[in-house]
Amino acid sequence: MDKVPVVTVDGPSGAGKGTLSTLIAEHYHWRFLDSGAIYRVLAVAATHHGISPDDELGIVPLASSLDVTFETINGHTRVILEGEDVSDDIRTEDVGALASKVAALPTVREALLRRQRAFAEEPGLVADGRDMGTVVFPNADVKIFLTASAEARAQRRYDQLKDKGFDVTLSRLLSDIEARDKRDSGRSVAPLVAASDALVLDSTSMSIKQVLDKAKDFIDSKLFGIDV
Ligand SMILES: Nc1ncnc2c1ncn2[C@@H]1O[C@H](COP(=O)(O)OP(=O)(O)OP(=O)(O)O)[C@@H](O)[C@H]1O
Ligand SMILES: Nc1ccn([C@@H]2O[C@H](COP(=O)(O)O)[C@@H](O)[C@H]2O)c(=O)n1
Repeated sequence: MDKVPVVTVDGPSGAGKGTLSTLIAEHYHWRFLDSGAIYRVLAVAATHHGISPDDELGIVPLASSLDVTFETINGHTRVILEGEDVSDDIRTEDVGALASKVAALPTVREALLRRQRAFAEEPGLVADGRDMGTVVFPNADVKIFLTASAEARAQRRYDQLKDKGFDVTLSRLLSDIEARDKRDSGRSVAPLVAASDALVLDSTSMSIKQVLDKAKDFIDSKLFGIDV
């Protein structure tokens, strides 16, 4: 293999991309890019600096010089923005909604391209997002598009947030997810869409293990010629 192997995992919010990508990265001992976290951090940075999420001219310089680091210790990643730990702050649904507004700005996406591509280093990369296989790594060796019904995704998010002690309702989460799907799929640049050469996995009725097994079979076959 003469280039760094890259596996992309794209799909809508709550489909299980982060879960699957983390497991793939652990299995192959590869790096992991959570590109959504970058858009979330940018949304938080814009709020801190008093910049509106639709102020493209104000956000682009922030995106170009974003002072963020991802520190992984014992499998837990801490996200540090301008010296402050924002790991928990970036995970709320409100920040997700702000991130999807910021992410709809074409020049902001452009400003973040190089930072994302820099994650492709030996021994390999698994990249999670919306446009990993279509725009950021169009030549990726393996592309997966992971989806699930909006209802299943809202239920997963509900269970996840309840577990963390958040006060949420299923109906609100479902409408948030539907609004984010609409914005992410309908934007003019890098819309949420499966790459033509992606394996599409609908995880609505699949366990995490079933999804991981299918993904590993696909990766092993495409990258290492191992067929089961
Ligand atoms: N196949 C599955 N069956 C049931 N629950 C799942 C499945 N995959 C993931 N989950 C759970 O769903 C929740 C959301 O998963 P995850 O955060 O990986 O989604 P995501 O696609 O990365 O979302 P986002 O794009 O918003 O970050 C987590 O609590 C995870 O454990
Ligand atoms: N490659 C990407 C990744 C994310 N986004 C936008 O960020 C929002 C938050 O992403 P999560 O994966 O953390 O939920 C998401 O709704 C997208 O609008 C993106 O555009 N491209």
